[in-house]
Amino acid sequence: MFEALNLSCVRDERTLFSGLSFTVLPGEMVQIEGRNGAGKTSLLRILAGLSSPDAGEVRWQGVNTRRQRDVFHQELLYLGHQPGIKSVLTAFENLAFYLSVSSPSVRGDAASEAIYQALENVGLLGYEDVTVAQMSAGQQRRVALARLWLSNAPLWILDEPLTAIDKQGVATLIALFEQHAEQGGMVLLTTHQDLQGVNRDVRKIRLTGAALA
Ligand SMILES: Nc1ncnc2c1ncn2[C@@H]1O[C@H](COP(=O)(O)OP(=O)(O)OP(=O)(O)O)[C@@H](O)[C@H]1O
Repeated sequence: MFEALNLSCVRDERTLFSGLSFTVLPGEMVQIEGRNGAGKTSLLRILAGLSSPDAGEVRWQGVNTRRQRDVFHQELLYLGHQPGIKSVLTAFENLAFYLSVSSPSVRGDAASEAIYQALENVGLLGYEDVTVAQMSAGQQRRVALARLWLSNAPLWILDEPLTAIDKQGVATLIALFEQHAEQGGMVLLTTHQDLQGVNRDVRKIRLTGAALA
């Protein structure tokens, strides 16, 4: 179980949200909504432990995430606005690095196979040896997204994962989110797009620029 308890966030003397509480259970998909500047990215960064709230706390399995950073980060996959991949490495090397940290027991041929499959899923087969610096913005985003297929983290926090992704790619990703939730995972995401074709309930939490909506 993932919990936000009484979270407040103030930026430039403006309260983005206060008293924000919610719980995410295994199998749930939650969409954070709000206009540009409402505080969605700020909220996701707080939830992922990348910044601190002005009040309140975030709990993973009942324990404040600040008190169990290593455990929490092992259970979390966070994808932010920036691809969060190393531009001097190739697509393959980036994913191999991610896999070695997230699933150290997957090695050798099994690891290579999983990485090629992930690259295929994001339409980047044939680009495995291209350094990320040489890729387009959309391709870089796809390398970052390929980590979703390699992840065994139950909690996914995804900031605008569908941005710069074409229609077919969006459908593939939505199917993956659903599959993750179906298998007991949790997906918390922001997107300005409609989550079309989703066959399960998506709970919406709206940031209105004031208190909890
Ligand atoms: N580190 C920071 N220092 C000061 N102000 C910040 C900081 N981070 C965000 N802000 C401000 O907080 C507000 C909310 O930003 P945030 O990126 O969380 O919004 P958002 O809902 O994700 O917007 P968008 O839909 O445009 O991505 C903005 O006015 C932004 O300028």
